Amino acid sequence: MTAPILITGAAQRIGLAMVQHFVAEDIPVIMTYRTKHPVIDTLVKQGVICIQADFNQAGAVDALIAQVQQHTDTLSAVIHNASSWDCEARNPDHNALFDAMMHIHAKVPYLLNMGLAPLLQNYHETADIIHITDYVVEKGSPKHIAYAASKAALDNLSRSFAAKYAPDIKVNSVAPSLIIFNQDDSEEYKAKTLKKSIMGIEPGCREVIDAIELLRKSNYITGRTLAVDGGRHLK
Ligand SMILES: NC(=O)C1=CN([C@@H]2O[C@H](COP(=O)(O)OP(=O)(O)OC[C@H]3O[C@@H](n4cnc5c(N)ncnc54)[C@H](OP(=O)(O)O)[C@@H]3O)[C@@H](O)[C@H]2O)C=CC1
Ligand SMILES: Nc1nc2c(c(=O)[nH]1)N=C([C@H](O)[C@@H](O)CO)CN2
Repeated sequence: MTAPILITGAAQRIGLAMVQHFVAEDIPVIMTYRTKHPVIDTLVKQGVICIQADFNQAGAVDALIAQVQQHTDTLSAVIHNASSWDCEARNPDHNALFDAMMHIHAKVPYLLNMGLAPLLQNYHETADIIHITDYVVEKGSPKHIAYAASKAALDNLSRSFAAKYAPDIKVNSVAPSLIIFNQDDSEEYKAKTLKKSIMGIEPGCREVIDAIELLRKSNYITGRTLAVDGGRHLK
């Protein structure tokens, strides 16, 4: 049996697009979801292993590792996609915000990488860990300070784990800027955001999927970041 790919936070948007891509490629998928979106029932019928995991709950990481081990003795990739794009304006308790951002974006990937490494090392080829970070890792963000810092921590994990797990596992980041808007984004926000890159488009999920596939197909790239940001750094 082909080794599955584990994707966290994949019940909507980019993570769901990743799942649907791998299903279309007949690659087995194990995905985690926090909220049981209606699409979960469809994914189960398609043979996707859907595991409920709210990483804010104590013991959730250990429970996920145990459940993954029940389903498979090997993984070809782990994609850390689960994320909370939260900001200081919405969270006056900055202490709690900082802890929450670091937890979901850095501590959870760190613990999963440590716990799932044996399954990845059991893969018959070089396995992959892919961290979905953010363009703001290189620039910072005055409106999402804790979020950006936590994604920078996740970015740093790529280099540490790449050195720790080579040559059995490649570890890389994909750093997007705008990929897809949120449903409640205003036209004013959309217009302002599109101007931030020199490509000036809302590219869609395929851009992230293509970056992931480039990394999966490589036998050599590790400890690096693929920027998927429309030339935002040139503005
Ligand atoms: N969308 C974009 O344009 C950009 C996205 N990115 C990054 O790409 C990745 C995917 O982005 P996008 O699809 O917009 O992500 P979303 O904002 O849609 O979040 C993805 C999922 O993460 C889950 N999640 C959040 N917190 C937790 C938690 N504590 N435990 C378990 N699951 C949790 C959410 O679950 P629930 O459904 O229950 O809320 C959600 O389904 C993210 O890492 C994001 O930071 C980076 C730059 C731009
Ligand atoms: N978890 C999320 N992270 C991010 C999102 C999102 O919707 N969910 N969106 C962005 C923005 O698109 C930003 O890149 C451009 O304004 C960043 N991170």
